[in-house]
Amino acid sequence: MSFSLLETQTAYSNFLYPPLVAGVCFIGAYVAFSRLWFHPLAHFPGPTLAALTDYYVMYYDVIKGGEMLDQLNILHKRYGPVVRFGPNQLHFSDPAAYDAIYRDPRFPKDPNFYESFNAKEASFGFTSIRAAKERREILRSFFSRKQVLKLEKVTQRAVDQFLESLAQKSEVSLHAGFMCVAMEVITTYCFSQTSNALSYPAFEYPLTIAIQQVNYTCCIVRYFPFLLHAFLALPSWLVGVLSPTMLALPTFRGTLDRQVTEILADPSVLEQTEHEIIYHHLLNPESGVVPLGKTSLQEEAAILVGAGTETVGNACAMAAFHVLANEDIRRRLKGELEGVWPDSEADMPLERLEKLPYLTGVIYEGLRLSHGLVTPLPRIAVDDCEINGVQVPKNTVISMSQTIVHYNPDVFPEPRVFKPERWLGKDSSDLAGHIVAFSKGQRSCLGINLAWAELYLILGNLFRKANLALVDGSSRELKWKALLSPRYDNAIRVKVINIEGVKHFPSHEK
Ligand code: HEM
Repeated sequence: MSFSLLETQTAYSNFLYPPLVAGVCFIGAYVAFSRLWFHPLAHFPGPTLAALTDYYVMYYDVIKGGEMLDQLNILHKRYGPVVRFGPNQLHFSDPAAYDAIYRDPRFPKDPNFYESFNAKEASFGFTSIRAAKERREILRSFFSRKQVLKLEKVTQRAVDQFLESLAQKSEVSLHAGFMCVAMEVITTYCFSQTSNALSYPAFEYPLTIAIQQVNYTCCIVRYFPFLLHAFLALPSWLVGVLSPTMLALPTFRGTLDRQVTEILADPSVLEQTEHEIIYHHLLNPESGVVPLGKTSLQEEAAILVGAGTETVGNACAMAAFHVLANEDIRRRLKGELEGVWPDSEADMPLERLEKLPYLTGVIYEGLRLSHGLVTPLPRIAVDDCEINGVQVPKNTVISMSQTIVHYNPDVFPEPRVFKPERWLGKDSSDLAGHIVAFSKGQRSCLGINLAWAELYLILGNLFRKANLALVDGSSRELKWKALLSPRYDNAIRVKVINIEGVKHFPSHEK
């Protein structure tokens, strides 16, 4: 009986397989042929493999772990300023193309890329131009300069806690510390809730570590989207077993969810918060916008925390590393700060810090060399259009990494060198127009005012009050891999020599 069943199956397979294999080969050959010869991008230069499959980029992003940017630089050298680096993707390298892509309000974000962040209903993740605009309208005033100045004390308190925490350590990763202070700012500013990140002894706060890992996970999910759904479907206990670090994500989401649920059940709790929080805006019926659903509120909360932590942490890390690695820069910065605040216990208001030219130069260089996000952020050319003199067909995915602008030697001579002095000349405001760390146009950074305030308050206070020394002072460069944002190879370990003018808070170190 089973023998005859086997025989039948074999006969069936013999009958079915050859046409199936032939069919698959035919479709494969047809797709390859049309991508190479009949595709609207067929005449653009680039490697044949990239024209055939998106797995070309996947190889450099995922398998090589963040090397696509290096590869793009090689491709531009070989093929010129416009390269076809995927079947339907063009990358540009002329700095003038940056504005043409990102300032053009017609080009939406590419869903294939942005859906990997699981934030379809949040400011960062919207691929609909209208939805993104509406959300920005709701949140604009909460992240305005006026509001940032109004809540300056909230940011300053997190900075004071950071210094107090640093004072209790002898040697630590400064990068981890910056991530924690950025995390504390964003959770207190947006939700009026402490993250407790600064109370971890070595600044090893699980959520900031998980956020850095997500950076790589999103790279993988982009090519294998089913993994995202599989991960989201896992119960928390299983996430904890598979990856204890990643458990921080559902745990944190749980905390945000509880706040959202509590507010939705009883909006009057909003009257009890210490200051205005995002839900005063997102749930405000007077804004005339349809009230947001729970998913949208949760996604927005998670995105703000993600967007506001690593970027700020990286820019501070880049600036601090170079200040500590270069005695002339350190002495000049300290001199400027001590000249204005001879008393280390005096308050250092934001509006005064912003007037310091050398500190401003240090921050600009930190932003320039940390780049904000480094992966090319894809937009869709919804119509046939011209980008920097190049005719681009409808539905092409267009992008340009921010690093290309920041490393342009015509704008920034010796582009890889950290030089605050380049910001002291008369042309510094023109130069500032070439900083694209926050991107440009209507999808540029929503938190830019808060980010600038953090950079001034964190770096100003740190270099006025802290006496630190790099543990590995010999290294002159911070190396990184290009994921969504840069992932640094070294952690910027510092010896804490002393900290002046520290304010003391009730201790709750973990
Ligand atoms: C140095 C700090 C920061 C840098 C360099 C930075 C950089 C960027 C960049 C490059 C984008 C564009 C992303 C894209 O096109 O997909 C962006 C978007 C965004 N950023 Fe920031 N960011 C910083 C801090 C913050 C902070 C503190 C917040 C928190 C409020 C924030 C919230 C956002 C949001 C919500 C978006 C999405 C805007 C949209 O798509 O309409 N960012 N940021």
